[in-house]
Amino acid sequence: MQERRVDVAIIGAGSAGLSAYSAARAHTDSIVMIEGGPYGTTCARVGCMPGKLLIAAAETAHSVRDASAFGIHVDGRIEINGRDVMARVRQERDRFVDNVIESVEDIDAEQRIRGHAIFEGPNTLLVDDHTRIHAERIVIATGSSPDQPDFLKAAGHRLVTSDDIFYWEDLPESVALFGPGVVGLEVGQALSRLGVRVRMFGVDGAIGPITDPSVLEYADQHFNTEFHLDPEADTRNVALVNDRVEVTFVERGSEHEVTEQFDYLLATTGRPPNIEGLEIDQAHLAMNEGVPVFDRYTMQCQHQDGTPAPVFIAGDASAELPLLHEASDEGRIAGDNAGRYPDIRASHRRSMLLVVFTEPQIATVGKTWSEVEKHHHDSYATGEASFEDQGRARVMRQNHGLMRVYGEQGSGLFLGAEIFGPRVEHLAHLLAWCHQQRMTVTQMLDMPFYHPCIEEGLRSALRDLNTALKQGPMISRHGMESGPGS
Ligand SMILES: Cc1cc2nc3c(=O)[nH]c(=O)nc-3n(C[C@H](O)[C@H](O)[C@H](O)COP(=O)(O)OP(=O)(O)OC[C@H]3O[C@@H](n4cnc5c(N)ncnc54)[C@H](O)[C@@H]3O)c2cc1C
Ligand SMILES: NC(=O)c1ccc[n+]([C@@H]2O[C@H](COP(=O)([O-])OP(=O)(O)OC[C@H]3O[C@@H](n4cnc5c(N)ncnc54)[C@H](O)[C@@H]3O)[C@@H](O)[C@H]2O)c1
Repeated sequence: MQERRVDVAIIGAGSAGLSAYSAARAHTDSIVMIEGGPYGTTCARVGCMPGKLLIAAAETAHSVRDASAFGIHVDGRIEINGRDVMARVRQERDRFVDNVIESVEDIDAEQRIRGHAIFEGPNTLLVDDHTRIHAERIVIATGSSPDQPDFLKAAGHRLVTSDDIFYWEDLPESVALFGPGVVGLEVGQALSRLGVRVRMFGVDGAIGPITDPSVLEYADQHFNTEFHLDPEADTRNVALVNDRVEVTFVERGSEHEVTEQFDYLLATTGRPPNIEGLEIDQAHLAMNEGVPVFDRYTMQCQHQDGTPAPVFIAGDASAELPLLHEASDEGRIAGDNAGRYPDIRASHRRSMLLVVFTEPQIATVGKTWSEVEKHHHDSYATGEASFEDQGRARVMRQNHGLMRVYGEQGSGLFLGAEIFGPRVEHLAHLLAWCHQQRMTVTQMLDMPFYHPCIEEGLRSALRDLNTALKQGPMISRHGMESGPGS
């Protein structure tokens, strides 16, 4: 057994771990980063990047199918070659992974250890059975893994998760997808647009990150024009029959029990943090729902008696906001503090921004509707705009969606937004920047809006909100002063 003594040990070489490494290195060379799986990060290998590559293929197929509505007729049958689609996804994904691996290999070999780390004591880690590390400070950046609920395990070897599908060589004929969350919606819609028969089963009525009941209802109806989605499914049985997955469920809106067969059961029912396999008890940390208690401005964990511990947490492992930019930020904060310990610094956190790359896209910015309801209760107002008659959205034949924006009564501060609409990733950035700048709705309306752009839909929603906040005049619904369709 090799024994090592270091100032800082980082568990996990994903996006959070790599960011922690760079920040800690500014303070010390006595550092190790431990990786138990393949290098390359979840984001590049089986997350953000292959997900968006699959979506890009699906959007192309969708545009070709829709072309005749613009008078552009593509002769003959549209053929989607699953092998070619998946070959491009894997090839481009491998490029992204190689870039990450190159940057990992730039790190001094002495500072990298391969193997699965567990806590042996508050300051001691055991890596497989080959290395014991005595670390003054530890950063937990172990990420998360796909959940596999027990009742889905009846699908046997036909049960797959998002960790598997980006290695597929071909597209299947059909998929039963459980969990219409962020991963489920992105992957499920993409597969459906690529010609795979998809049926999505949810629980409790949830669809992606949407909490606003009006947006939720709109999204539910809209997605159901494209594929089967039951966000509150009554699933009676899952079985493996003749090497196919058989799902028995009650058809939505009826008492009718149906049994359907699929090639695969895709479980996208969430991603619990990778804490369980760490023997975290040995670290004697205060825990809350299976995750160490931590301060989100310093990413520092606590001892069981509430005193600060020389342990930090970052990325999906913290189970706070499992998003790439948050993993990088948390890694930087955790690594910096682990490096400078005990001189801990609190760091600024950005406004919440989440984009789901479906079509229409879903975005939540700042506070969600349910957070506004909870924290501002009867001291907030809502503005709304539909994309159905919005000029640019109609031009592109993407005029579906609803935007709801929230503001604080009295101060007129912009609080947040939930949006289901065309290409709203850009608009969501604008809103997040306004939110972080603590702008009022009036100040936001003083900003330029170009014509004809999707952002004009935002202006309508903000005007509606300003009226509801009693900070602006009633808006004229069909006024032409800002150009047609704005
Ligand atoms: C399909 C999909 C699509 C996504 N799309 C987006 C998107 O579009 N935008 C976005 O912002 N986010 C997206 N995400 C989320 C984003 O990928 C994650 O938030 C981010 O990658 C988390 O980074 P991390 O460093 O916390 O975890 P990881 O990158 O998973 O790193 C954790 C590392 O720790 C290692 N590890 C775990 N336990 C141990 C141990 N005991 N010892 C040693 N090593 C260990 C693991 O092997 C892993 O390499 C997506 C996720 C998925 C699954
Ligand atoms: N575009 C992006 O930024 C992006 C893309 C993918 C993932 N991510 C991140 O990854 C995280 C994890 O994504 P996820 O989709 O795995 O989790 P999620 O929490 O977003 O969704 C899980 C869904 O599964 C449902 N569910 C739970 N148990 C179920 C069951 N037994 N049957 C049917 N449905 C069930 C839940 O109601 C929920 O809708 C997200 O929270 C997100 O932060 C981000």
